[in-house]
Amino acid sequence: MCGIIGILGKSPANQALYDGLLVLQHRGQDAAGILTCDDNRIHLRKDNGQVRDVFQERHMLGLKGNMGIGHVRYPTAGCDSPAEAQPFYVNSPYGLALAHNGNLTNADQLKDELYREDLRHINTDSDSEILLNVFAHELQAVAKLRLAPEHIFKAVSAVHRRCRGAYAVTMLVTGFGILAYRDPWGIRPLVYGKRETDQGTEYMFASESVALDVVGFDLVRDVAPGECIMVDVNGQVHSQQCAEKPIHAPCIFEFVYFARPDSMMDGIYVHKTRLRMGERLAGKIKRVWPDHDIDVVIPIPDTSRTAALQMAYELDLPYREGFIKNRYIGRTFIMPGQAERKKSVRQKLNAIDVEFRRKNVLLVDDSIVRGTTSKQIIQMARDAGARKVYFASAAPPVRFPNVYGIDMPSRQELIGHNRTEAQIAEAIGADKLIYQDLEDLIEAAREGNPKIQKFDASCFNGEYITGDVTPAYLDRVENQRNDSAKNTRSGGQSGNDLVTAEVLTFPR
Ligand SMILES: O=P(O)(O)OC[C@H]1O[C@H](OP(=O)(O)OP(=O)(O)O)[C@H](O)[C@@H]1O
Ligand SMILES: NC(=O)CC[C@H](N)C(=O)O
Ligand SMILES: [Mg+2]
Repeated sequence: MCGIIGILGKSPANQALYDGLLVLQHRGQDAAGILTCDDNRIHLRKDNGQVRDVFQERHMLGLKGNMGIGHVRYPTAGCDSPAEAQPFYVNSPYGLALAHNGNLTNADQLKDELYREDLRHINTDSDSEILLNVFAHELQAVAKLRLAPEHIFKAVSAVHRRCRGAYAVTMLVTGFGILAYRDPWGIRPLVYGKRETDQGTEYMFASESVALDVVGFDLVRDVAPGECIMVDVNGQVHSQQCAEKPIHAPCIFEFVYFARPDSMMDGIYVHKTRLRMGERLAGKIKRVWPDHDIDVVIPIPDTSRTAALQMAYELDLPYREGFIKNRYIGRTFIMPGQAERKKSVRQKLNAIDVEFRRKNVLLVDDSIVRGTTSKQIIQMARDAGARKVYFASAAPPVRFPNVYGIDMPSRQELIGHNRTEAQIAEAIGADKLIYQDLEDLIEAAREGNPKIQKFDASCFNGEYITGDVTPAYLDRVENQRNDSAKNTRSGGQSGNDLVTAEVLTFPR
């Protein structure tokens, strides 16, 4: 998952872009970048690292201009080289930059087409560089010296025709404006907001509404699946549905884990969805295990807290924060390698033994993916003196890879793959394991916006919403992106210290 942002303001956008990225850090911890544009130059700073490490004062001072886009990266394609940090930039036509959240499922085919038919060179293994070049080629095909919104919309329509998979995108067109669009399924989230200032209205796009809140913008609405919204440098807003048959099917895992609870996405409050997940999971325990002997409910911080609290309430049991989280360690699941993930669980969480001693504890997590967290946490609970350790997951078993922007490409690495629930319980060492049912998870989210008929729940049910994900494709991705393959592929050129490029200004 990555975080993306775009701002067109009436004063320098650099600080607001930085502040917005900082709040989207939970979506990507590997690399960060900001690209801004003043009258006729773009300025770019990107590198591996978290937002606070990548941007120093001298970079911020160099990021001039009232409009810009930004990105925090959690790689799902290519490698972790700083050369694949975003935003990406191409100078033709006009000067275009792109920040992408998601993952293309036909990247190989597109790369080939770009090379053979469009005569474009792709310099990294990133699917986002491919996406930018498809857009650039399509804009080149329709554009005139004087660029107009209809040209942009035609290019986005062509992107929808050519690209498959998930893409929520913010882009900057030099001297012209910023734009945002989503794939026709709206798999990844993207919101649009504005704020009034003495100098006039300012506009912002972001992966999650929490970024708008923190930077001081009001949420206007979500970018619709397939839609493109663009704001030109004169502050005119243009929007158009660019997909022929958009079908709204947002990723359910955003609600389970990725998004911040204080975000609204696709009309659904993430916090309330997690409360409902807790409510439904408690309902299941009452149904299937009415004579349970749980003494206390303990969340595994951070993400499961909301669901665990509601579960305890529904089960009429005490809720205790039995694990303390080191606030200086980031999210474990989105770390690149298994060794690092394993080590970080122990560095991150420690048990308060009095909450465990001689008790039957119900540990609650939002999900069990590789089992890295649950296995270690259950052992920690036992070491702290728990009598019985039960485990509840607010999401169903993750049994299938995700190909839409979550880096879980390898079936073999998923603890739920080819295991029954009893076998998973044994593998993680739990005395009992209770999973949320998929229908309950979907209903917990849908209750927030009943207009949404479908969610992409492929990692739970193996049904890939874009219809193009074949077993052969899954095999290929698994071979390319399992943890050991990734270890052999990292590297590449270093990131950009501040780059400033003079680009053509065109009449407007
Ligand atoms: O089964 P696993 O492969 O361990 O993955 C699942 C765990 O990873 C995530 O936590 P993470 O530490 O990333 O973030 P959090 O602090 O937001 O819960 C998630 O909340 C689960 O705890
Ligand atoms: N998680 C994401 O959204 C990743 C975006 C893009 N596929 C990359 O790897 O950089
Ligand atoms: Mg967690």
